[in-house]
Amino acid sequence: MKEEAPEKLPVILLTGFLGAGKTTFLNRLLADPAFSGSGVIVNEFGDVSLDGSLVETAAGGAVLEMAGGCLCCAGGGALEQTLADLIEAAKVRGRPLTRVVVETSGMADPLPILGEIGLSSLGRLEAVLTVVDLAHGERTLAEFEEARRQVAVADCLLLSKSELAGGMIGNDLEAVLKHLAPQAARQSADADVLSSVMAVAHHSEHLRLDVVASVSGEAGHDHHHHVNCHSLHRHRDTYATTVLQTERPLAPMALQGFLEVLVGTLGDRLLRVKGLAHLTNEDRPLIVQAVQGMVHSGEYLAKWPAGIGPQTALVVITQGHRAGEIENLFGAFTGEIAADRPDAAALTDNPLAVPGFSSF
Ligand SMILES: Nc1nc2c(ncn2[C@@H]2O[C@H](COP(=O)(O)OP(=O)(O)OP(=O)(O)O)[C@@H](O)[C@H]2O)c(=O)[nH]1
Repeated sequence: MKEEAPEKLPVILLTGFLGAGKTTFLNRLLADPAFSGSGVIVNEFGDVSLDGSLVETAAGGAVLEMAGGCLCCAGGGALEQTLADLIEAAKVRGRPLTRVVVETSGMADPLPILGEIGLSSLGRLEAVLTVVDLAHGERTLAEFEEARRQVAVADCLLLSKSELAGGMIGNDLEAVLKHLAPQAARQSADADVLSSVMAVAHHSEHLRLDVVASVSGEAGHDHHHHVNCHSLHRHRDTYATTVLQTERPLAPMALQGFLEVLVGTLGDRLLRVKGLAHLTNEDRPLIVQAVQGMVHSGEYLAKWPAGIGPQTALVVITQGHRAGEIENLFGAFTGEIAADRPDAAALTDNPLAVPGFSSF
């Protein structure tokens, strides 16, 4: 007798630009009983992945990180292999998965990822949820093609940071969202609407891909097979990721000073800071977050994540970067000695004292 093919797992693609609020929403989703049993795949650009530590798996689901590369550029079955590993790990633990949530990196082009899901023998696309940050969305959508594609493929737009935007969607942002995703449902990312998000997120994939084709001016046929990252393969040219690490505990003022100078000096070129900090006055790790010019007040994790000893590890994502500048600035505040490094007091008076920083 012929064996029945196993049923494919529903896959939710959770996307949105850098710092939009994907992980924040994901944690809310996983805390909802309707999503217990979900497995999670998180993908970050760059060699250090911190999202795995920030995703709370209260529901007991499995989390797998895909660091060291962008899911949309990885191709070649990388997502399928990760899905297989996740499913297997859940089986071994005796808790088979009911669905999988894939959180993309903030700069991901969603099209190749949708292509991989479309070809998967393990998963089937259930919905695309795109987080739109109302505080920064207008600039982000104006400047970044990745952000426009993320919105264009959405079944549901999850609107975050509404309180930072005075509770309103600006006229320009509204016009762009209408143009890019006229058919997408909309929900507030912080309302208690998780089940209804799923109820509204069921537009046809063909419709979604046609919309993307019209937005990005690509041929509108068979995207599953033809779209890959090359049309947007500029991550390495456009964005730079700097990883800052030290095991020396930081004085809270030093960290604050570093972030202030970084934000003040880089201005619009600073896209994201994310990481954990080991402060002199705390045993727990501080979560450090900045999105564009906005430093979010820090919360603490209860304890250091497995495999990460007390240390400060920050990922800084910028538009353009000249090697050494951000490292030098960090070194000046953390007291790492180097011949051409100014001290923190001089920097706070004059941040442009970092060699080369003024012309960044
Ligand atoms: N005020 C406010 N802050 C928010 C909201 N949603 C997220 N944040 C904050 O925004 C920052 C970034 O949120 P994340 O959930 O880490 O964003 P992300 O999209 O996962 O970030 P990347 O994975 O780096 O792209 C954090 O400091 C969050 O606490 C919101 O609705 N309101």
